[in-house]
Amino acid sequence: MSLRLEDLSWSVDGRLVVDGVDCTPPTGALTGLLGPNGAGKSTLLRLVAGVVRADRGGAVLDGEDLLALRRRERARRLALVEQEAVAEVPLTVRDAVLLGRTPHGGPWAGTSRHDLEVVDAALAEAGAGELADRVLGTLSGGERQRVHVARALAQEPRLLLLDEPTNHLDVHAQLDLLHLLRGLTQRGVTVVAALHDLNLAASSCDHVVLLARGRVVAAGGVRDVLTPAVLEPVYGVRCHVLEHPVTGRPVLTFDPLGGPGAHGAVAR
Ligand SMILES: Nc1ncnc2c1ncn2[C@@H]1O[C@H](COP(=O)(O)OP(=O)(O)OP(=O)(O)O)[C@@H](O)[C@H]1O
Repeated sequence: MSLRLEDLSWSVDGRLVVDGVDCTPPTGALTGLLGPNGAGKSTLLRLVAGVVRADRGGAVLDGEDLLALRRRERARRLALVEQEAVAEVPLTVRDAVLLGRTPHGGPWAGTSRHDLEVVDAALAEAGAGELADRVLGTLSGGERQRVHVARALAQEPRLLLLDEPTNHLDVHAQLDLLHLLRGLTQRGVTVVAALHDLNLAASSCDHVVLLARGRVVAAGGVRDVLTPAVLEPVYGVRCHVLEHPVTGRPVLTFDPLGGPGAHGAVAR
């Protein structure tokens, strides 16, 4: 049983933004979705979440075609934390996270004691417990990000998709979030996160999928994909791979194509 993306494709204005993506992020693992700006990472996550309707292809979770499910059924299986999600209504943090329980209630169901327990646990787990009574719109970017993660946790998804979840987070909060995501994988949740920070991916991910121009360029373990031969042509930079002195995981350094100290724009 796993997540399988099959030939997922989407185009706009005659341009293929996501172009026949096939990949299988492992179950109960943290997969980093990587690629340069405009590679199609956000769009791919939105396609899998059914926010954008794919022109072609499917996303199969544990044998079920996610895209064929009704929205509410899909929301019981997966949660998406979007980039820069903004609050348009003056909700408190607790109410915003409570929205994550909506797919689990019946049409006339009110808020149950269980819902409130799940919400409190999600807030605590996301490090947002102290924000519970604040108004969402008054939070800082990093605080808001934690609340969006808490809302996704309250959904109790089997598949968690996150678009640049470390945006706005300081280094401590980034590590906390990665720790949280890894904890979820140990409970069997499949997590796919679009990440720009290749070192964060190298230190935290079990699996990575590298996109460029809407296509999968490479997919596999961090040691197989995060190599100069793979990264340099995709990002147009020089890359060196070192070894972390404690974990033994790859640590990447980057230079302009002309080498350290070279000035000017990086060619793409
Ligand atoms: N609704 C849309 N209309 C027109 N172009 C779009 C639309 N959605 C996405 N695109 C284009 O598709 C390409 C991929 O966008 P997407 O946001 O998926 O990339 P990304 O890899 O997430 O980029 P970034 O790392 O910069 O966030 C971009 O060139 C973007 O401008």
